[in-house]
Order: sequence, then structure tokens, then C-alpha cells
Amino acid sequence: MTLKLLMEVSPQELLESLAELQNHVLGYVKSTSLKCAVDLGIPAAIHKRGGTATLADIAADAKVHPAKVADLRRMMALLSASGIFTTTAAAGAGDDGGATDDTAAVQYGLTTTGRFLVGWRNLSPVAPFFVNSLIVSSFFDLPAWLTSEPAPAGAVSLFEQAHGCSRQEMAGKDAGFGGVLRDAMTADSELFLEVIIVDKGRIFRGVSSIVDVGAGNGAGTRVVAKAFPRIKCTVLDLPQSVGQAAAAGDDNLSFVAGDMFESIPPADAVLLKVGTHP
Ligand SMILES: C[S@@+](CC[C@H](N)C(=O)[O-])C[C@H]1O[C@@H](n2cnc3c(N)ncnc32)[C@H](O)[C@@H]1O
Repeated sequence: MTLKLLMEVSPQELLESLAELQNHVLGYVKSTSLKCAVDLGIPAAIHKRGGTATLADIAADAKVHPAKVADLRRMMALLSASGIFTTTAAAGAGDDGGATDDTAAVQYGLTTTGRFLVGWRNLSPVAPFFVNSLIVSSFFDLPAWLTSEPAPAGAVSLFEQAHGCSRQEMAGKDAGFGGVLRDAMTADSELFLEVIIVDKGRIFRGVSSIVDVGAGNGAGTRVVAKAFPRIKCTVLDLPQSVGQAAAAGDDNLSFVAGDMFESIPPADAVLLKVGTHP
């Protein structure tokens, strides 16, 4: 088959196909590099410097070892080609016959996507969650999951099949995972509800009570409660999720521990949002 294919395709097509395959098998380098940039605070460093920074600035702020600045440049090039950072030639670069220190030759900035990783309501916590070893490793079980019989009581998620418990249960057992899950859910919910309020705020008109079903720690519900102080907001989630969050209620925000399949507190409207799903 391969020999026949080799005779059918042009050398150009062959090279393009091999490059495409490499792109796929190395796809994880893109997401792990993004997580690395977030872990090292690179988007925040660019933001703090007024929106642009040289490689030398970034290496200094991110405390990259001087011997590895060339590797940092490669990672920045990958993330620039992937739409996270912009690159522009720094003023004066290239005017000196190549004598310029090339760590100062390029200014890195943030694309619109990159800007969602910094500042108010930023989404940077979703990177350490989605690129967490427990989440990523569950995808190695995809062939077994696809070919196995569903459990009699309903489908078992890929995560459950790989780790023997749900993500919420894992969050209870592994504090590190619990932290990245909580932070990702909070960031996702807060931004999502802000967007809904800005873009579709009229849907809240005339509503005097809302119950947010499966609201986790209620981060998104809190955004609604703050924007509409006259709406009585209720968070409903399982006891293990409501737990400590319940202590942080507000005048128009309360928490109810319960199972949505048993009962849902009465309200004018029900909010059901599912986010941060791998
Ligand atoms: C993926 S999180 C979504 C949290 C939040 N709504 C968001 O979009 O970020 C799903 C939530 O549903 C909750 N949940 C799952 N089963 C539930 C049930 N039977 N009753 C109430 N909440 C439930 C989980 O505890 C978890 O907090």
C-alpha cells in the first residue's frame, strides 16, 4: 500500500503529508507550550510591560535560565504561529548590520486570544486544568473506552474509566487537581456570565429569582447576583461541591446542597451551564 501510494503522489504532496502527520502527532507540544507560558507568567509579563516585550524582557521576567533563552525563542515562535502572541521587529532592529543582540530584535505582543489570558476575568486557569496530567492521560484510554460496553447504569466518562472515579471525586482526593479544577471552573463561569450579561442582559429583565443548577462554587452565580442585586440567586449543587462555598453567601446569594434529580428550589428561572468539560 505504501509503495503504491509513493508512486501515486508527487514529492511535494509526500512532504506536505509527512509534515501534516508530524503536526498531528506532535499536537500536544502546542497545548503544553501554552500551559508553560501561563505557568511562567509570560502573557502577564507582556501585559505588565505595556503590551509588548522583547525576548530578553520575557526571559528576565519568567526567570528562564540564560542557557535556555534559545529554547524560549522557539516556544515563543510556536505560540506566535499558533495565534497567542504577535511578533514585530523592534525599532532599530536590523539597522546595524546584524550586530543587535537578537534577544532584543523582536517585540512580542498579545493577540486577541492572548489577551484573554491576562487582566480582569482572565481565562489562564483553563490551561493548567485542560493540560493537567490526569486529564491528558485519560485520553490514552480512548481506544479502550470506545470499544468497551457502556456500564448498565449509563455511560462511564473517559476520566472515570481511566482513573476509577469522577473528576469531582478526584478533586476531593487530590488537592492539587481540586485546585486547578476549581480555578478553571471559576474563570470559565465568571467570564461566560459576564459575556451573557453584556450581550444578552435583557433576559434577566423581570426575573426576580434564579436557581443555578450544578453551579459548582457559584462563581458564575455571584456575577449575576452582583450585576442584579434585586434578583434572588440560589446555587444548587451536590453537598461535596457546595461545602465551603456555602459560607461565602451574600444578601441575594444563597447555597443549597442537594441533588437536582431529587428536587430543585423554586425560582422564576433555572440556569444550567456546563463548562470546563474535557
Ligand atoms: C462541570 S461542573 C459545571 C459547573 C458550572 N455550572 C460551570 O459551568 O462552570 C458540573 C457541576 O454539576 C454538579 N452536579 C453533578 N451532578 C449533580 C446533581 N445530581 N445535582 C446537582 N449538581 C450536580 C457537579 O458537582 C459540578 O459542580
